[in-house]
Amino acid sequence: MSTTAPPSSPLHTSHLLRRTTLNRLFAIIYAFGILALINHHLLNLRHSAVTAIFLIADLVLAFMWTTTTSFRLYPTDREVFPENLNKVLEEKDFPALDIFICTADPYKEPPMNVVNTALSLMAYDYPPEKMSVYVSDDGGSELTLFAFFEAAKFAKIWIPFCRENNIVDRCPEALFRSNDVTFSGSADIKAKYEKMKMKVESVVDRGSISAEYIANEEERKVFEKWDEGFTRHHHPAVIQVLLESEQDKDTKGDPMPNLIYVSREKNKAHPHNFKAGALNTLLRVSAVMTNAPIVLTQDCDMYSNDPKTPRKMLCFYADQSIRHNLGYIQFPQRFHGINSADIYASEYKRLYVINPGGMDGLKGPCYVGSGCFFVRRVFFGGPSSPELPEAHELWPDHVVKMPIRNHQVLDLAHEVAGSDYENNSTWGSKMGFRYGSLSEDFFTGLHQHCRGWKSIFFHPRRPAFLGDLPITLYDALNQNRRWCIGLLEVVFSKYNPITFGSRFMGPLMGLAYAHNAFWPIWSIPIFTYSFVPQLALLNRASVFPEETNIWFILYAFLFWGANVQDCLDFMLARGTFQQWWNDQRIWFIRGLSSYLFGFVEFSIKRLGIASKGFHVTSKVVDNEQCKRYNNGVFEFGVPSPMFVPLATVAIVNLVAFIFGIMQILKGENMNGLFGQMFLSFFGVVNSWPIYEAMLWRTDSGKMPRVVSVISTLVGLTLCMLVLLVPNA
Ligand SMILES: O=c1ccn([C@@H]2O[C@H](COP(=O)(O)OP(=O)(O)O[C@H]3O[C@H](CO)[C@@H](O)[C@H](O)[C@H]3O)[C@@H](O)[C@H]2O)c(=O)[nH]1
Ligand SMILES: [Mn+2]
Repeated sequence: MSTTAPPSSPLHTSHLLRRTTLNRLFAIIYAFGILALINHHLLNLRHSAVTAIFLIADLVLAFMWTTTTSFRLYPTDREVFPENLNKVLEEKDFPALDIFICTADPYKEPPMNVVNTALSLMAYDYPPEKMSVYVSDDGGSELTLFAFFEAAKFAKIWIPFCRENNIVDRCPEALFRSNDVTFSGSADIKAKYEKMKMKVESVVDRGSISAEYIANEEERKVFEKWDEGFTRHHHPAVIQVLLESEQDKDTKGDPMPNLIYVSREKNKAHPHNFKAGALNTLLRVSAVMTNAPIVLTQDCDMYSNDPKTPRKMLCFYADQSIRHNLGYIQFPQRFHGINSADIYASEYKRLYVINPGGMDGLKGPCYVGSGCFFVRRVFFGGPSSPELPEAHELWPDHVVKMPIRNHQVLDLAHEVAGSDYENNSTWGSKMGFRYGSLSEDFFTGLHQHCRGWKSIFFHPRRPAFLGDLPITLYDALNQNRRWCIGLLEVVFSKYNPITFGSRFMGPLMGLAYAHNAFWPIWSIPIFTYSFVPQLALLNRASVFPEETNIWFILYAFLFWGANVQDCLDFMLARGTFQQWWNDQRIWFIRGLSSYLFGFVEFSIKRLGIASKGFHVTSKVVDNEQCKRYNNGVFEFGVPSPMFVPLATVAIVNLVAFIFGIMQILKGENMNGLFGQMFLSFFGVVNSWPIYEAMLWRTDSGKMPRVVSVISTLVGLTLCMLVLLVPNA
């Protein structure tokens, strides 16, 4: 490989965003505001107990504000110039690429979707003989394997079809959905696709593969492994080479990428460590078979939306001047099928787009689990302190000389996919993806940064990948809750981003990681500001300074300053005002539900009481739910305890607001209560979908009666208590 590109034809450039200076100035001013407020609270602490509550809530807000500031001091944007690649690298010298796709459950993650993801990646605009796609099936399902036997055959016509017609949507489902199928031979290929889809779906529906669908002896032999004793939690390793580049050609005679199905051995006696365990198995199996220097990790629902992505990635990888400590290149997770208002803020614009851009100006973004190209070496110690695995075949610089179907290779691959292979090893602690957190992605990236690696964030205009998203509030909150548990596991580990992280990555990176890790503590200010001012209003007790007081202006500045800046950040990242509005609402909703419940579940887990583990998000959609989602209607439906605080807050805010209005109508003196009136009003507007769901909706996505009853009782009791007890 040759050296750095000449400056006249760079491979990539980066620059700080124009708002950087303003951000920094504003940060200084705002910091003084916060200090003044905290000081004010401390001075008033003697006079009232309520002040203590607000002091705690505001300290949390101040801490979280400090962490967000770390994203605002060096916000960076990048550009790449793949057209200049040929000046430094010939195609024949492109590095090999191992692509990992994880799936875990054929019923929550339909095999046809996994196949679509695989096809879109196999059809990358990249030398096929340099690509290997490994599918990890933690569901241990013959249905998924069956789907991949079919996919391997279909790929032989799909890849040349995409290449010849220069198709950009290389995920079949996405291409056919877009109705943009006027290419030569598209009707024929669509028919073949539909045929395969029907076949696979009928097999999945039946739950078994009938003999007539088994094409040959080889297939029959593999499926025999699914005997009586085979369950998803207890079974031998199944590794099946579906396509081998050196042997299999597409219909035009060009080589195919390698395609390998891997279901690691499962045994109840050994922990399998969920997705991180699956990825570590793939790291080893791929090392034995192809050992590419670059590894792309991909969730099964995240298909490729741009065949040029690996070339864009190469623009960074091929730059020798940044190579020595470049650990990974992260593309943002983007999603398809979001409703225009993005009611659940499923886009996670801050998490996936804005904040990583801010970290990119520091040591680089967090790893977010999918759409990330790793340099294989990053899994084996720091840039200058390598950690060598037990077998030399697993070393990142080991060159594989044997074909992947070779017996010796396959035997070793089965061995490294064994359930007890990791016993007494440093896999999951020093090597590979990290264990010990349900947010294995966050933990892994943190660990790599602490070891001295850097990462790069690249956010192309056309999304590199598009994924599915939860379309019910329950699913969305559950996903968020699982993340919270995982994040708290990091906070309470040795790798706390503040105490440990800042030492090894610098204070700003420490704060940036802390921003995510400490998500669950948002609950404290959110609960405080959703209940306390409103209940105090019912008691006619003023908790904020009077409107004519200078301190009131400080409050107003802190409130509006934070919200306006947040909204601007959001809209400058190509969001709309309405999406921002929904985003701030979901922030409240998470604070009242998933953040809190995540914390509770984490604590229970810590006490040694069983926990659910990694609860895979369902990617199957119900038609009615889908319709409501597309119309922007909130989906409650399940009687989840997570909805109780939400509905309770809705009730309390409504009561407080009505009470306030009545006071005004009666001509009572409302001095000093204006702020509280405003917050109740804000609460009511935010709770609108909840009132709808509780009061007049009749569809099956409405608030379950039991939740409505409990919340109304709790809410009204709280209100009565403060109303009845004077100056409570
Ligand atoms: O035991 C398991 C559990 C999950 N998975 C796979 O992990 C991926 C993510 O699971 P999903 O249920 O879709 O979780 P999400 O919350 O949507 O995923 C986000 O959060 C995860 C961490 O909690 C990250 O791993 C993901 O990359 C990130 O997209 C999927 O491909 C699963 O098949 C496994 O392979 N084995
Ligand atoms: Mn997912």
